[in-house]
Amino acid sequence: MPIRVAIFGSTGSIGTQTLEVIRWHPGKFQVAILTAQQNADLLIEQALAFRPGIVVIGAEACYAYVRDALQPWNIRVLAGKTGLEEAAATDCYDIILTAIVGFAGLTSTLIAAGLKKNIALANKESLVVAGDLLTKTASENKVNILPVDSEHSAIYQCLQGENWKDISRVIVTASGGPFRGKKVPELIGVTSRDALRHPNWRMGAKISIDSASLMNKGLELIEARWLFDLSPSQLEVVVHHQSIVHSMVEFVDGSIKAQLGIPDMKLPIQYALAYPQRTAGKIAKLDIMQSFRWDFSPPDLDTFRNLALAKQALHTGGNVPCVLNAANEVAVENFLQGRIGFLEMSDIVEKTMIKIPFKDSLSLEEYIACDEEARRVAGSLI
Ligand SMILES: NC(=O)C1=CN([C@@H]2O[C@H](COP(=O)(O)OP(=O)(O)OC[C@H]3O[C@@H](n4cnc5c(N)ncnc54)[C@H](OP(=O)(O)O)[C@@H]3O)[C@@H](O)[C@H]2O)C=CC1
Ligand SMILES: CC(=O)[C@@H](O)[C@H](O)COP(=O)(O)O
Ligand SMILES: [Mn+2]
Repeated sequence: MPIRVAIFGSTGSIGTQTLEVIRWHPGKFQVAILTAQQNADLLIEQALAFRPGIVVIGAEACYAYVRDALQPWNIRVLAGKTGLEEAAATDCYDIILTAIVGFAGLTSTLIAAGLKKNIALANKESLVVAGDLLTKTASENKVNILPVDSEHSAIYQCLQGENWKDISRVIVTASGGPFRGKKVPELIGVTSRDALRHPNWRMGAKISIDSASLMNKGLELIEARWLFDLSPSQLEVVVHHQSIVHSMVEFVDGSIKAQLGIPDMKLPIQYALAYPQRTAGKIAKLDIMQSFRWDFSPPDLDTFRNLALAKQALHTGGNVPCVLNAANEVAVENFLQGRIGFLEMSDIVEKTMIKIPFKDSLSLEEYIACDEEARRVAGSLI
């Protein structure tokens, strides 16, 4: 029987690469659900190629267009946030690949975990915001959270056959992004076009800006804290601009394991979907003789303040990562629109973190309210 895959966010960078991986393995996977926010044409094209049972279009205004296009093919079309939730709550899939960007991916991920569906998790924001809730729901329902994020896939692969209690440190590698080595005065006038030019990865706009500001690495520390049940002091970031060593785990005896490969997200996507098997795909192999030089250096927290702010959120916990994430989403959107400068993003995140009172042990409804409040505060600072 093929593994039935629900791809939430199928029209994005991760979503389209997931479909490419599925195309490589006819008979092994079957697409059960596809979702998009506003890219109706690509969603229709994907639906006609992969024939899922359900398609969801986030933008209600596109509903009739998608429904009419797919009507002859007996594909159920849903719309809006409620459509996403309804699709996540169906029993037509075995594993959900969460490729929606941002806080918008949280509810469907939680619904899937509550229904005992395995999770191939790309949407790191759902663990950043509500890691306590998501890991608790997953463990109560015996659900595997299989990381798709390249660093976390690397850590997960290093941990195969190991006892997680033997981890002493996890070293998360960072490319440093397009502004690696730059200091504050050189970052004053940079544009979103400059920031979107990632040296090693082609990704969606939001994560590309996060990589440039090192917020991505901060979010990844919080993601790793929850995925691998680590304390904040066990997590470190090292800048490795080649993006060949995807992360490392140091064990209590001092041994360090690393996972290596060329920078290609199709590898961690395929690993998560096929786990616990490994399958041959079409991913280029790393030529170790060509790539013999790998550099490692500490991150510059004075210049890239987002990483320092995310570390603060990691250490404080409670609602602070949710506030950090919401403020960052607002800041990134405004930077992309050209309304604020690159360095102002950290000011907005920091001020929002100061303004919102600390709260612990939140329910989903409280996280949603906290996210809304943090967005309101961050928006008022622009
Ligand atoms: N890209 C990468 O290489 C990596 C990404 N990740 C993580 O994976 C996730 C996806 O990233 P990426 O693929 O780059 O993002 P993209 O922006 O490329 O794609 C986002 C997807 O989510 C949909 N979407 C956007 N907003 C909403 C919303 N409000 N409600 C429902 N759906 C929405 C988009 O639909 P539409 O196209 O219609 O707008 C699209 O399908 C992120 O959390 C990111 O951090 C992690 C590691 C690597
Ligand atoms: C591909 C992936 O996993 C991204 O999260 C990547 O890590 C971004 O690169 P940075 O190391 O520059 O944040
Ligand atoms: Mn990553």
